[in-house]
Amino acid sequence: MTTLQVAPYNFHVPVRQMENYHARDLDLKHIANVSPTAEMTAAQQHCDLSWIPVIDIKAFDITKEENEVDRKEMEKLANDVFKAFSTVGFVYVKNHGIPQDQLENIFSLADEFFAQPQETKDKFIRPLSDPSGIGYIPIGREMESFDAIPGGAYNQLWPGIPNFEKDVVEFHRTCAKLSLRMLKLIGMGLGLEDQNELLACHTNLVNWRDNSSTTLRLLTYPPYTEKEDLTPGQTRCGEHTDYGSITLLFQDDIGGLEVQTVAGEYKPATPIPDTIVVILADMMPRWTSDRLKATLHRVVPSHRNNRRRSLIYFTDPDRSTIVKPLDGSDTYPPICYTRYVTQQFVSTGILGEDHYGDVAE
Ligand SMILES: O=C(O)CCC(=O)C(=O)O
Ligand SMILES: [Fe+2]
Repeated sequence: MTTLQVAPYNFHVPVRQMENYHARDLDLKHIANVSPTAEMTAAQQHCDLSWIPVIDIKAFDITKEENEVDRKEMEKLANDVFKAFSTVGFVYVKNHGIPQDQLENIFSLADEFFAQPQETKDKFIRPLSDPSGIGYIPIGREMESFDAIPGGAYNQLWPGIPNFEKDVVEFHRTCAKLSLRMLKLIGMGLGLEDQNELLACHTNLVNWRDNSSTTLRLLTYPPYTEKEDLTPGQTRCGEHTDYGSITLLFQDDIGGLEVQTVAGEYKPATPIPDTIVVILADMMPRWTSDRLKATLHRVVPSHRNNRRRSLIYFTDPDRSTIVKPLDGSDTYPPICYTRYVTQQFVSTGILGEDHYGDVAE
C-alpha cells in the first residue's frame, strides 16, 4: 500500500509591490446597483460591494460571434476591463452568456463526487510524482478538490458518475470561450498592436493537446464542526496569487473570498448573484510590465456552519510559452511557463522536489 502524501495547498507567492494601484480612480458607473433587496443575502447586505467593478459584457457574451459585435461597444468594454485589471486586478462579470442550468449541473456533479465514500474518492488521487496537476486532492477538512484537464494529454481518471465526464468536458469548453473573450478585451485594452497576441499563446484552451495545463477545479470547503475552534487569522485557502493568465471563479452564495487592497488589508469579494469573478494571475504583470495586476486573495472561514463550493477555471498560457514583457523592456526576465508553474507546484508541495529538474532553464 502506498502512503498518500497530501499537499499542503497553502499557496504562498511573494507579495509584490502594488504602488500603481489606484482603486479609487475607477470609473464607478459600472459598479453594481446594490441597494439592498430581498434577494440579497445577509452577507451582501453587510459588505462593501462597490470596490470591485461589475462589468456587463452582454455586448460580447459567449453566444455572439465576434464579427457581429459593434466595435465601439467592444472598445468600451476593453477600456473598462483595462481600468479594473490595472487597479484592483479583479472584476465581477455579468451577462457572460454561460447558461445558469449548465452551472448548476456542474455544481451538482461536484456535490455528487465529493459525497462519495472516501475510499472511492481516493482512487482519483494524483500522486506527487505526476506533474500534470490533475485529479483528486483530499486536503483534510480545509477543502477538497477535483482538477480536470480534458483531451487525453494526461492520464485523467474520470469518476463513473453518470454524465460527469461529458458535462465537465463541455463546461471546460464553455469556460474556454469566456476566457478567450476576456483575453481579447485585455489585448484591446492594453492597446497591443496585435490585439490577438495574448490569444495566440492560449491555443491549449481549444486544442487540449501537449500544451495543456488549463485546469477546471471543482472545490468544496466542508463546514466546521461545532467543536472546532477557529484560530484568529485562520484561512481555508491561504493568501496567494494564481499562476497562469486569468482565472474564472464561480462561487456559491456562502462568501469567504477576500481580496487584498493596496493598503494591505483584506476585503470581502462578496458573491453577487449572476456574476462570476475574473482574477488576473501571475503571467499578466510579467507580460505587461506591471500595467496589469495579479492581486493576492484568500478564502476565510466566514461560513462556519455551511459548506462552501466553488468552480475555478485556471486559464494558463500554453506550457511552452516564453513569457516576457510585451513592451520589449526588461521589467521581468523571460520565463518558460512550464518552468514557472513547476517551480510553484514544487514550492507549495503539490509536486515532489525531484521535479525541479524536469524542465529546461
Ligand atoms: O474557492 C475560491 O473561491 C477561491 C480559491 C482560489 O483562489 C484558488 O483555488 O486559487
Ligand atoms: Fe486563487
